[in-house]
Amino acid sequence: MKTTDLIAQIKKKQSFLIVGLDTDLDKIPKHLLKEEDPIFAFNKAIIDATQDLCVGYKPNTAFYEAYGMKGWKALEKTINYINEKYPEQFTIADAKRGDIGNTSSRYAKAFFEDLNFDSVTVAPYMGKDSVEPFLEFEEKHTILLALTSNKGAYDFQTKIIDGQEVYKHVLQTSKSYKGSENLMYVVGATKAQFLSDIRKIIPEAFLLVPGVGAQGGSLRDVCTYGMTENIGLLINSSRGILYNSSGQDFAIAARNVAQQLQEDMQDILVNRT
Ligand SMILES: O=c1ccn([C@@H]2O[C@H](COP(=O)(O)O)[C@@H](O)[C@H]2O)c(=O)[nH]1
Repeated sequence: MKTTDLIAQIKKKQSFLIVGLDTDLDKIPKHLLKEEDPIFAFNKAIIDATQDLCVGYKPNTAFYEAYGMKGWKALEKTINYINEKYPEQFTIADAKRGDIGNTSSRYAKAFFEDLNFDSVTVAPYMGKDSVEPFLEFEEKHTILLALTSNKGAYDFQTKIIDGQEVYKHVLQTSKSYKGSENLMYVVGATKAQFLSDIRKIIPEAFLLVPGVGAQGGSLRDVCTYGMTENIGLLINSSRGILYNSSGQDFAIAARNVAQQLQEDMQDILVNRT
């Protein structure tokens, strides 16, 4: 997907919400467990109930890999369903990959060509040759972990090396990578206070922002410090949307939370200066 199409969708829907499809068989309504593919049945209902309120979906591959072949099949059915029925949706494989170049090129092929995701999350730790194979794909986006939402982010990401925090090195150095126009970055909603500094280094790039909902990050703080002229933010919520009812009304309950987030986003967009 072209970034211009993503921006157009955000403006049309007045939403920059990404629904996280972290589908856990221990958490989905029990009546779905008798379906042939409970994970896909749950995802399909959530997608149909929220697609007009969000601009994308982010399955975290861990929730599929945990169930082996069945899980991988459910992931494939989910991405195919979105691409066929709602092709305007921006899709993110939250897989946090990255390896020596030869191996990264296989990861890129798996997510961009075989599964046909629009984007994949990548860990920057192994450097340039581990990231550039992902950046070769046209109209595909590589979402580099910059400053993550968890407490462990302070173990390494904020440590100062050569006078600058490690996450700033990630932002600065990655701008010189071949194909860097295809980069986006992960910044956790719980790290909103860092966003002004982040925008000094990457004023325009889109940020994937997880951590609103179950992790307690503030949508308004993220928007105050991280929003750009073209919005530049994709706010993800997974558990906060998915698991609000264990009854037959689970998809309606998910829609209600997604709708509240969309209305908050619309309010922010309408009132921004
Ligand atoms: O810094 C990061 C990077 C990725 N994630 C992922 O996003 C979702 C968040 O789920 P919630 O249920 O809304 O907390 C999940 O897939 C994480 O693995 C993140 O939280 N922080």
